[in-house]
Amino acid sequence: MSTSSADIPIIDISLSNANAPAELLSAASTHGFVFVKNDASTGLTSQSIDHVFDLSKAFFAAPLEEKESVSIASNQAGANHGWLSQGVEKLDPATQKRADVKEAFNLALPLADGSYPQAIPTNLQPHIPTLIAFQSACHALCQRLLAHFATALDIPSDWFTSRHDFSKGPSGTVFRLLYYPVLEAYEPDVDIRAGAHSDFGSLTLLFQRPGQPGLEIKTASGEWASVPVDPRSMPSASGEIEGLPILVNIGDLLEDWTAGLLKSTVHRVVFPKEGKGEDRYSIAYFCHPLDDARLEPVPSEVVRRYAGELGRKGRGEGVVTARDHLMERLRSTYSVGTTVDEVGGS
Ligand SMILES: O=C(O)CCC(=O)C(=O)O
Ligand SMILES: [Fe+2]
Repeated sequence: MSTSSADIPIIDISLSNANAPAELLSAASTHGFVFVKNDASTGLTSQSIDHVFDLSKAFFAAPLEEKESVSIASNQAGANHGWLSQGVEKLDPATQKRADVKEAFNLALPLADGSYPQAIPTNLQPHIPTLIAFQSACHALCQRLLAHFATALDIPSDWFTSRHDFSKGPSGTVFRLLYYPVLEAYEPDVDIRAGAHSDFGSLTLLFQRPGQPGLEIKTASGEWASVPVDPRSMPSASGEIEGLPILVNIGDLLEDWTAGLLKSTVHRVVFPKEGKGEDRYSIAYFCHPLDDARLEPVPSEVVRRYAGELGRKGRGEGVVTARDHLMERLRSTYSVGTTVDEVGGS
């Protein structure tokens, strides 16, 4: 059976589109995924994206000892940072027989002095400023999106952004490089690049490469639909300066915060249906609130009305802060053969 293509809209979030908040809310409350037009204002140019992909490729190609020297287990317990070797993560443990076929490198938020609170591999060290600039641009884009969501929910425009202001304290936000190697032989119904899961945080930005598909989302009808790498039917007139649209999805925390109005959609990464395909590289920015942000319901009439109609409350009763929520998710979902506090992902 062939997989249909998900119909995810591309939204212009620039000032010239006064409907951006409403369009984002509509896409987030139906698909949970949206493409954002990547114009010059994001600072995420094609060149800067290509550069980070090149760094990622070089890191994963490095000798095992180099990657082991920055392994997630070598970091402070409880910190979700460092290299995860193949076999460590299984995103859908209830269904999967084997671990995800991938490697990942999780970077923390940088410190104010321009360093990282974790070991950085030798081949990435000269590129720390590049990585930090990329992370900051990702965060600035998340903040713009969060301000738009606040506007659409009719709450003060800084309601979410003030709770994601990293100058105020620590956050579980993770910047992740992902590498899914080609497998010469695999069992299509057993091996999977990333098992079905939803992301934990508020928003995720995802960067994919042309020619390296595989991401699928579970639609409202329960079918899997593939997510295109480039959703544009026609190259844009300003194609040279405009990069691929950036894929954004809602995480569980934002779903909870909005009593389910914004959807955290289940997704997975599959091997090519035919042929062995290519290695797949992707880059994800998992944006989380400040650790001590309280997950009380957002004071929005739009959310209250929605919750009232559905008679639903936020998930995760008893969860008080963003950090509690993250720790609970890391504990229950992740870990294959490593202690819980050392392993984590989305
Ligand atoms: O690599 C991808 O395309 C998606 C990865 C993902 O969903 C995740 O790591 O949470
Ligand atoms: Fe994910």
